[in-house]
Amino acid sequence: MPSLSCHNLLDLAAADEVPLPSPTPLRLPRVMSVASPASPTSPSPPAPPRRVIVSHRLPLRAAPDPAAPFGFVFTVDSGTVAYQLRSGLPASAPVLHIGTLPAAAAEAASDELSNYLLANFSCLPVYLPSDLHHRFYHGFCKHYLWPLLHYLLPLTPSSLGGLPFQRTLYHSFLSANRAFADRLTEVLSPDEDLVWIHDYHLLALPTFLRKRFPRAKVGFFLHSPFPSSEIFRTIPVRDDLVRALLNADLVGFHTFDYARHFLSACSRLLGLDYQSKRGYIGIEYYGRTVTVKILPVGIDMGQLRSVVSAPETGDAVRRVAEAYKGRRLMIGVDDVDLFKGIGLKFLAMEQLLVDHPELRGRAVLVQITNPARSEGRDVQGVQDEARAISARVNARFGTPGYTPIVLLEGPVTPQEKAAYYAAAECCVMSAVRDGLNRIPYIYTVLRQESDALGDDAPKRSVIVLSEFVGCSPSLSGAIRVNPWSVESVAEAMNAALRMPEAEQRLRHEKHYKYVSTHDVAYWARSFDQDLQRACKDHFSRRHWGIGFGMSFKVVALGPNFRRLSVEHILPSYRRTENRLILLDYDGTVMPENSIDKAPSSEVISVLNRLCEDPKNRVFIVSGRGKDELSKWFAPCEKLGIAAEHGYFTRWSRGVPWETSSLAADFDWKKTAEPVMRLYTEATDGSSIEHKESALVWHHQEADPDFGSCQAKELLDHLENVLANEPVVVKRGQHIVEVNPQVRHQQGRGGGEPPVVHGQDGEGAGLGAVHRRRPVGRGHVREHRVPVQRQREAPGHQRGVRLHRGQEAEHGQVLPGRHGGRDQDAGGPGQRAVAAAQAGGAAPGLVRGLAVRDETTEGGFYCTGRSDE
Ligand SMILES: O=P(O)(O)OC[C@H]1O[C@H](O[C@H]2O[C@H](CO)[C@@H](O)[C@H](O)[C@H]2O)[C@H](O)[C@@H](O)[C@@H]1O
Repeated sequence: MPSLSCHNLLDLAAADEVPLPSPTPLRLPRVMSVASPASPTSPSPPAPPRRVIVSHRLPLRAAPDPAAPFGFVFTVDSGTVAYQLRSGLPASAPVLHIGTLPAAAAEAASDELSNYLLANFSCLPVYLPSDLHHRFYHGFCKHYLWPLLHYLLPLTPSSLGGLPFQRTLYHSFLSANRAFADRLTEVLSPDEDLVWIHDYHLLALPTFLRKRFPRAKVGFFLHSPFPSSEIFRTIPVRDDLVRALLNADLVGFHTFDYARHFLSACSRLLGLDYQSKRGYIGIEYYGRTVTVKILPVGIDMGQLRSVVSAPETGDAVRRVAEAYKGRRLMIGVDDVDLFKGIGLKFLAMEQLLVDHPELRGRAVLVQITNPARSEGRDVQGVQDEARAISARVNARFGTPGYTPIVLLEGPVTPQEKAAYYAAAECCVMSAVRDGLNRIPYIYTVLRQESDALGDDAPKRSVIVLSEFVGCSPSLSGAIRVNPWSVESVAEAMNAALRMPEAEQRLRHEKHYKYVSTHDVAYWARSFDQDLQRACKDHFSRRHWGIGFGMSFKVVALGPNFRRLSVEHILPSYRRTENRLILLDYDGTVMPENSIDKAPSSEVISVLNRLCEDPKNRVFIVSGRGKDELSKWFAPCEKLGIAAEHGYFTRWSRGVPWETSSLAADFDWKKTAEPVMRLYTEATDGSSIEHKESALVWHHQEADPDFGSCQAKELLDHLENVLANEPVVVKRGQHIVEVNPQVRHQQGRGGGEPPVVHGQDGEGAGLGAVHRRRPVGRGHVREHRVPVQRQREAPGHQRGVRLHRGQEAEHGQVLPGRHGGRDQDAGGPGQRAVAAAQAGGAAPGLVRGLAVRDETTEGGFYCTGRSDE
């Protein structure tokens, strides 16, 4: 299905929906600072930036009460991560929550209620019309996106749990996300506030936000799994969603697996690569670096301790312990949804009793189910199945006074729940997929901190844990199981119950140490700090928005970047008497993704027109070979060509090619070529390009991950075998290239060097010294321009090195093709203008059209497209 990315879905979403009520814009201070007593002598330090926490639901509870001001008594829901994370934020930082009202109070929407919740709870509600909210949450979120993130593909239109993708529901999802952005827009101070968006419901929000506030500081944490890119890429709007995450500055995941799936999706869908630097993973995206963070959410230790220390909890623990005296108690606590594997857990309990008759009459599994968060056949199906299996097992193995599976479906108070945790010697969590699941963490803390049983002995606990949940990597002392294997789970339960106490203690200590030090405050603090770090360059960069609808993105460029306007370049061009125009070929005069690589008749005609002007000296500068280029440009008599990055130059069609005399020895090819051949044979889709001056290994058509892996290996390999050869081995985008090493010519006659040097001081023109080092991402295009001839030419034109896709250090260039496949901004017709300053300074790397402007001190202006 063709991508809709070229349509303005942001507007489309608006058009498709019932118009949202337009609440009176709130007259809120954009920055809410904490009042501090003024001191005449020392000005008080500025309040830390406000934290804006955005989640689907506000961290509130609403109890109906006709006597209460809005028909409800509102209280803080301290069980929500959105609320708990506040403990990790700086105490003096103002916090604002943005989200929808609790479902029960949805109808109470009003501006007065907004003001009330804001004043009393720092909560600003987003009001969604109920039908929109229903389609957004119960439709797209809970029955399409959430199951899919948990690996459930909607294989048939009627499959249980997952609906097939429906564009109308997607538009509802976008409308809801846009409504969140509208609310944020009313109150956000984009240069100060730190925005932290939570979970998959708001996946599209970073795009809406970035579009309105290009410099906003935006963090996103995905609480759900990020599935394998093989699953993710089944989403018809997959690119929109990945791009939306990339519009955040920091994207957080619970586990490395989720992060690596996301990185893989970025690579496979958008061709983006990532870098790991000083412990941080960064994805370069149109000049911005999007940081990827991996840290699972922890629990709220303070809150759990207050539950444990409540007298009612102590009483409840004793009651439960008494009720199950002489039994081997195991506990499970789960939401009712398709992924918690409750039915499989009950089957494992049955198997345990089949395999170990000695546990009959003794082993008990207490299963508490939280109230369902969603609705539909799937939820009903899970409930029905849990009841049916437990009833069957109880009928088979139960005896008077003994129920093997105790299913507690009703509301269970936190104290009662705590009592079961504290009394159980094993916790069984066998979800088939879950973002994190904090139940084993809670269990560990309650086993440690409850003293109600008066047991002075060291604490112990055992966890039987699915390997498919996010908390699994952090609980290394758990008995990890495959929940799909009923026998294995049964055996793990048996092992847990038979485990020597000393071992139970050791496992418990290990877990408690981790859980108590990596609590929710630790997680929030860490995310908050990383978000600030990820945004620290926002003010030293300039931002341009490009792309339509959900493919909107921001291009960030260095502070010196000047976008060349036609108004600016035209007068300069007209004033100039002697112009050197250097045009990169692929990606500049030629669309990168074009199948036919030959120049169009339009390009030929534009070039001829440029060449006709006696004030112009025009060159095509390319890494391609001279034969191909001279054939293509045969109709351009006066056009100069620098082929193979300047190894060959020709000033016009009628004159012979000049060859760089600096590298005559190509014996190294005999060593390099067999090595490259080895990698070509082992890497399907790769190939070798033989140039007269160079050898290039291409892996654009290979599997992106494998190709990139092989390229790293090949680079190493070639560097080793060619260590004593006069060559430079480089890695570029989808290539590994070996070029002859060239040296600066001595005795150019002093004075200002005629060559404009490139990034890192690497020489750029003929005679430049090329360093032996990989250049990193981006195309390695080192075009050696005919500097010597230029010096002899009237007007002492200067050459510039043209590069694609990299930003200049001193000059400026619009990053064009970050990662290759994301072509929206990269096509020649869409690339913005790049400008470079020359004048002997190091302008860095530029591409496109360079026009010497003699009225500017030795300056060049460059543009990425010939029509600008
Ligand atoms: O049902 P929703 O409102 O759509 O919420 C989805 C789930 O959100 C919460 O769990 C998620 O975050 C937890 C903390 O990071 C994590 O432990 C869990 O694995 C995530 O799924 C909520 O606790 C779940 O009940 C919701 O299903």
